[in-house]
Amino acid sequence: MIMLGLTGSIGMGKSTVAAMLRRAGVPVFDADAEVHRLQRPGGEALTPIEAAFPGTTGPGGLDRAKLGAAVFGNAEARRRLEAIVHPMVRQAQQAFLAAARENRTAIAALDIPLLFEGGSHALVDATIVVSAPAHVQRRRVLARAGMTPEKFESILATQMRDREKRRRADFVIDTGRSLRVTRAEIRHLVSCLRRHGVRYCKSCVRSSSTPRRPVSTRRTGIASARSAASSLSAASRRGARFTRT
Ligand SMILES: CC(C)(COP(=O)(O)OP(=O)(O)OC[C@H]1O[C@@H](n2cnc3c(N)ncnc32)[C@H](O)[C@@H]1O)[C@@H](O)C(=O)NCCC(=O)NCCS
Ligand SMILES: Nc1ncnc2c1ncn2[C@@H]1O[C@H](COP(=O)(O)OP(=O)(O)OP(=O)(O)O)[C@@H](O)[C@H]1O
Repeated sequence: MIMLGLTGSIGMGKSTVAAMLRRAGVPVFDADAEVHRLQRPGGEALTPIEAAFPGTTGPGGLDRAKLGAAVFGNAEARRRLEAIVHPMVRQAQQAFLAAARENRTAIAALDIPLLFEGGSHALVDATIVVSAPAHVQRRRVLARAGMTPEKFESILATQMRDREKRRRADFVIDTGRSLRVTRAEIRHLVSCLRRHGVRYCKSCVRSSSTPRRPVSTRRTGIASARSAASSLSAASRRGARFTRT
């Protein structure tokens, strides 16, 4: 089984690309969704969270805004919360991987916001980083209900820089372009991995002649005007090309 690690900073498009991977037949473990599940009314994380952060839970489950205000911007508090939640997430992740192996899944993916920060990149065969220009990221995140510039900045400050994530990535997916282009790029990547395996696809990236332009202007190996069907066959003819920064 090929195991992929999908990551990217806030608002870069992890969930959107995860949905594209699923549509391409790749089961995806969503760490953020698991966190939310653990924090729902009746969720396993609520009791230890209430003990560590009194007044942040109630009959409706977790007061996300209150806990967020307590931990984003306070590294010690954030680490205390992570020490409660992350082991539970890892357990669910193990169960997902065991099921994927049992089902003889060819490719599976872990969507983990803190993939590099938490060391889970060591578990996977290849890492995918979703990335868009900073102004696009900011616009997307500030459009969310309940988000403020201060909260955005404090979350961003807790995460590894986008530039560093891109540097570490095996595959960089530029989500600053249209959904259609990104979808085609994901299909190419999955198709390359299915046909040729991880080593070949990684070596395609390394040998790519795609110019390494800034994220905002570079083309990431998929011609935007091409239809998904024809780009797929073109990709299999020449081997898909993806950028690595
Ligand atoms: C503090 C909480 C309750 C705030 O909830 P809220 O609904 O306001 O934010 P949400 O969960 O949607 O996350 C917003 C953004 O922050 C990122 N984020 C969440 N936790 C962290 C963290 N510990 N470090 C860095 N980024 C984080 C998310 O990936 C997302 O990009 C929640 O984020 C939480 O429980 N975080 C701890 C668990 C965690 O580490 N999750 C991320 C990796 S599994
Ligand atoms: N080419 C693209 N690829 C991915 N997302 C895109 C693209 N173009 C626009 N978007 C939009 O950007 C937003 C990305 O949000 P998404 O929830 O996927 O990010 P995320 O990285 O999972 O965020 P978070 O870190 O907060 O969980 C979505 O509203 C999506 O529709």
